[in-house]
Amino acid sequence: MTTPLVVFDLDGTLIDTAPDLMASLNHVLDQTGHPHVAFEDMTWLVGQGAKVMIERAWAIHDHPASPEQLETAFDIFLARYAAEMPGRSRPYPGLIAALDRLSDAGMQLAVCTNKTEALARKLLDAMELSDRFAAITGGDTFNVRKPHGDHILCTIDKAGCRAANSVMIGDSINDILAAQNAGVPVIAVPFGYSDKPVASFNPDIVIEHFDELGEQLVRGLIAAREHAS
Ligand SMILES: O=C(O)COP(=O)(O)O
Ligand SMILES: [Mg+2]
Repeated sequence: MTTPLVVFDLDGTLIDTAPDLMASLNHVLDQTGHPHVAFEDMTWLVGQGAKVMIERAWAIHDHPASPEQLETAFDIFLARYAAEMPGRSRPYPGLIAALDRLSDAGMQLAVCTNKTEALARKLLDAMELSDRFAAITGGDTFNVRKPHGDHILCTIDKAGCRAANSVMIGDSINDILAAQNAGVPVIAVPFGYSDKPVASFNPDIVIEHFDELGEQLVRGLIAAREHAS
């Protein structure tokens, strides 16, 4: 049997990045003459990458931006966010033990994020996690990104695995839709950044804590999908 693969989303799933994202976003808002956002807003600002996050933050106060203004703001964001990394960002409780369990069970791991690939790699390097993943892909790695199913399918391919043996895990509607579009089972976590309860997006299962993530759960989801098809 081909090696099972678990594909992780990054922001709000592997790592709690919202405080740092918000600090860099508010720096951009200062520089561009816009009011700050509050921490509660991050649940719907994060998920589609930094550019969309900036656009959404501007839209709160009805300030549409030109593509040029957005590019400038994005550059300010990237410089600040990268310079401060890893800041206060931390892996979620139980993550490292869960990654160990899955690897010890012979499973492969990958990251599929809408963050830029360079930022994702820098953050995972700073957390000393990069070496655990057979593939790390960002919102700019391919010409599609989540919720497009091909972002996940291309990540699986890059990791040298097969979709029929893969499971996605994420915190937002983009992850769940992308997995559904890719035909891959999806585990949702409720501790990330979603403005609606993740269960309302119909994931295959919701886990409250990484203690629940292990070989049995992953193999069970893959077997159930195989049985259904
Ligand atoms: O940073 C974002 O907006 C999205 O990142 P994620 O896909 O890792 O959640
Ligand atoms: Mg996320």
